[in-house]
Amino acid sequence: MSTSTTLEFTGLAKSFGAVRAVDDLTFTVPPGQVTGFLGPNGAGKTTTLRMLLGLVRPTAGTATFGGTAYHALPHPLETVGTALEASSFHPGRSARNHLRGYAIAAGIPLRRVDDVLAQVGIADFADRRVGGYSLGMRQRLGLAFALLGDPGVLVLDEPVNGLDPEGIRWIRSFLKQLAGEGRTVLVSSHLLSEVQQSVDRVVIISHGRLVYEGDLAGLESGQRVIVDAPDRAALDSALRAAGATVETAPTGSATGALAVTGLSAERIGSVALAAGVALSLLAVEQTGIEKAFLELVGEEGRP
Ligand SMILES: Nc1ncnc2c1ncn2[C@@H]1O[C@H](COP(=O)(O)OP(=O)(O)OP(=O)(O)O)[C@@H](O)[C@H]1O
Repeated sequence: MSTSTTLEFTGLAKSFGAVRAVDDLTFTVPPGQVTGFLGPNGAGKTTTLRMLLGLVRPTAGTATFGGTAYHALPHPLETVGTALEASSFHPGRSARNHLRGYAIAAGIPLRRVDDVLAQVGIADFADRRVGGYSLGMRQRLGLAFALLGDPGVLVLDEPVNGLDPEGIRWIRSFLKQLAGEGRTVLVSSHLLSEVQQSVDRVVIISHGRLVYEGDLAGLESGQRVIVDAPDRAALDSALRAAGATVETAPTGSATGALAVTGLSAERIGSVALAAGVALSLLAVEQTGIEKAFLELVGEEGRP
């Protein structure tokens, strides 16, 4: 395996005519972790990955492997393994034939072919035509191709697509294992829920721009309690006196109600009782990572 590499995206931009597909993106992807690259369809993920891999020329900025552009890598397949599309294999050839062809072209020892086929769990099907493979098996073959050169960096576009629950569990632990070996693993998805359990860090983009970079814990917003009373003013002052932060709940059926942070629902109940205020509403608001994600990326992230 080549030495661990940090992916560096600096001021990266790409316009297709009037469309700014990627707009001044700056972020890094460290080794030894699985990083999720998230954003709704059309956010610019694929274009960003294609610029990293030298398939699309940036309008501005750079995307490098520890400072080296893809086209300047001496042994690309041994530096970065990629699986951008599951369907790009010739249906008439077997998995083993495909991988042997790539290995020979890249000067990689042929024994690696059997190693990677076993690693991704398709060794028993290696001599069957790829045309008969399920989407999940093609995903595994894509991953086998990515691993062929034993690269220190893996860049996978939507690798969970088409996998059954067992396959999803498998790929989650497999990606963690690869990162645990010191590799840099970047996995794109348009669904946070799909990668939430397998990533250590996330980079989130929307409309080609960075909206969040960091760990999942930092993404999660705090809990709020929505509360109301016929005598709303009395409730408001009692809660503030008890140390709560009180705002007006923004939308929905509870419009005008109070959104409280800093006090538990139980404590709010006793503060109201002590102040002699009867409550008409007391609800813990469902906040969480998925909600924070949707707020960051906007409406187009909704299914
Ligand atoms: N070759 C191209 N010519 C013109 N517009 C393009 C081209 N490639 C991408 N785009 C546009 O750039 C924007 C970003 O597309 P991109 O495929 O990078 O998004 P994405 O986040 O990968 O989405 P998806 O998850 O659907 O693949 C979209 O508006 C898309 O229509």
